[in-house]
Order: sequence, then structure tokens, then C-alpha cells
Amino acid sequence: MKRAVCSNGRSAASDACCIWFDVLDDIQQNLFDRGECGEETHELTFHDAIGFSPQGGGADGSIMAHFDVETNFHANTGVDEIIETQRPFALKHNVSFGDFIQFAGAVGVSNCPGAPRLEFLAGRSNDSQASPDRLVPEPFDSADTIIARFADAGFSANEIVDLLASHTVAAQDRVDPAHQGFPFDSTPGVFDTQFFIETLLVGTAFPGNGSANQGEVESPLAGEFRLQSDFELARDSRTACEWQSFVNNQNLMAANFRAAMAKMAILGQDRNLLTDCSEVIPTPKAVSNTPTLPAGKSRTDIQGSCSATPFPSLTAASGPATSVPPV
Ligand code: HEM
Ligand SMILES: [Ca+2]
Ligand SMILES: [Mn+2]
Repeated sequence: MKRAVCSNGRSAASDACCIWFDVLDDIQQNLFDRGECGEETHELTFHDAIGFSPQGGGADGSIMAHFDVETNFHANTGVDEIIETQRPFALKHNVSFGDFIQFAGAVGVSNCPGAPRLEFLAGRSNDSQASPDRLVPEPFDSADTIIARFADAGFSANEIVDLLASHTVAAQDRVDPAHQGFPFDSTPGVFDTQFFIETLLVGTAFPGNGSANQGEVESPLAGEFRLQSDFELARDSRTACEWQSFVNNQNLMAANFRAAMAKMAILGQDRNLLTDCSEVIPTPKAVSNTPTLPAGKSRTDIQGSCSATPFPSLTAASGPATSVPPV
């Protein structure tokens, strides 16, 4: 079949995909600061899409269209800034908010070395209803509550773990506002397995001011932040084996994340009515780093929680205890 001719010598299987090359150029330059590993937009993919229940909603752009409602939800505190930054790009290119949020998320992830190249389907309507409150999980929710919420949206316990690979390139700003940019693993610029290793280490202290915020538990490394929800899901019998399976398996982690993200990105949408524009998403750089026990830690610091399989043996880094700078 003849390919559609797009800007700057590029082409696409469908005419409808050409516009996304222009959006790509614009956001790489002006939203991601020349291709930075962008955490923020990719958080928005989740907060828009998980506003879904069998009653409706989902990855429909509602968080941007009805930001006056949805950003008042406690779990969306602070997300208003990301929305304000992104909305002008969607309006300028005249694409739907739902498409834009998922596209920006996929491009943001592609800027992180080691990430899978995510699927991107275009064609979501720009009509949406505001999501009801209490659908976005909170870091202080119990494993039971989180697993039940995801089940209501159609995700298994293992798929929660798959989606949480996103926390390998993430940091907190709002749980402890006095210590913004404290990341969830020691390599927040790399989509690697360190998040799954480090969340299983014994917690030793609260970074920053030394005391707990709501949804925070003790972390194992100076400067690293640990969410209570990550701590619990790493150790819960329903999620611990999927969690451990990623510890030394980058390819499995990346493949499962890709599949779960593809599902999340079309919550509430009909896949058959969308156009596959995945070829517009850049191919992420590969990584070759070895999954590692951070310096200063040993096997005895690991709280292995999968009863079916022993914790895999890992290379231990040497040198002074790892300390993680903010992002
Ligand atoms: C169990 C469910 C989840 C909970 C309770 C949770 C909770 C949180 C919290 C509390 C933060 C810190 C926000 C801040 O203080 O600025 C955060 C950050 C983040 N989360 Fe999650 N999350 C969950 C699942 C997910 C999923 C499924 C994704 C994406 C697919 C995701 C992507 C992110 C990203 C990218 C950030 C970093 C944002 C930034 O750097 O500003 N999270 N998460
Ligand atoms: Ca990482
Ligand atoms: Mn939504």
C-alpha cells in the first residue's frame, strides 16, 4: 500500500498519523526540553485513564477537559500544573485531549533509556464526562483497596505490578513537598529493574526531614523515597512473585509494561475505532547495566516475599553506601 507522505521526509501507513510527527517535533523540543526522560506526562496517562469504572470514563482526556473538577480530587493534587503545561500543545495541534495525553506519555517514556517502545493509537473523541472522585489510587491505600480498584477497572494484580514499572523513572513532589524530586529508585533517568530490587530492601530511614508523611514509609537509601503502596505491593502474596520476576529480567519487565500500558491507554475506548500510529513513537535507547544490590547492601537486607521462588542472586556494588540525588 502507498504510504502517506508526512513532514520532513517522514511517512506513515495512515494519513491520520502524519499530524503526530508534528506534535512529536514540538513536544520533544518545547515540552521535554530536547528529549528528556519525562516523568510528568506519563503520570498523567495514568491519572486520566484510571478514572474509569464499568460506568464509563477512562483514557478520554477528561482530566484535561474537566480539570476544574478532577484536579480537586485529593489524588490529583499537583497534577493541575502538568495539565496547564500540556493543554496549549493539544489546542495548538487541534488533537483531542485523550489522544494528546497518551501520545505525550508514550513519547516521554521513549526518552528513557531501557524503556519499551509503547503502542500509540489515535482517534479518541474530545467529548468526555468528568470522572467521579476516589478512582485514582492513593499511596496510603492498602493493597486490598488498590487491588480492588484496579480489578474494577479490569486489571489483574499482576498487571498492577507491570504498570508500576513506571516508578523506575519517577519521583515524588507532593507527598513530601519540602523534598521535591526525591526518586523511587537510584536510577530515575533509566528504565531499569532497580525499582523492583530497591523496594524489597529493608527500610532504614525517612529521607529529607526524617519523619513520615502520609503515604510514605522508610526507604533503604539516603535521598530515595518510598511510597507505602509500593512497599506493600512488593510484599503482598498476590503481587510479590510478579514483582520479584522483574528483579533481574529487564526484557520481561519491559514487555509486560508495554502490554499493560497498551491496555490502560484505551480504557473506555473501542480499539477497532482507533488508528495505529505507533510508528511515530521514537525507539528508546537500549541499556546494558546489570541489576545490582546498591553499595552498602547485602542479600540479607532483601525482604524476599515470593514464597514460590528464591530471590535471584545479584551483583553487589562496592564502595560507599549509595546516596541518591534529587531529580
Ligand atoms: C498503585 C498505584 C499507584 C499509586 C498509589 C501511585 C502513587 C504515586 C505517587 C504518590 C506519586 C508521587 C506524586 C508526587 O508526589 O508528585 C507517583 C509518581 C508517579 N507515578 Fe505513580 N502510582 C501508582 C501507579 C502508577 C502508574 C500505573 C503509573 C503509570 C503508568 C504511574 C506513574 C507515575 C509517574 C510517572 C510518577 C512521577 C511523577 C513525577 O515525577 O512528577 N504511577 N505515583
Ligand atoms: Ca530506574
Ligand atoms: Mn479520564
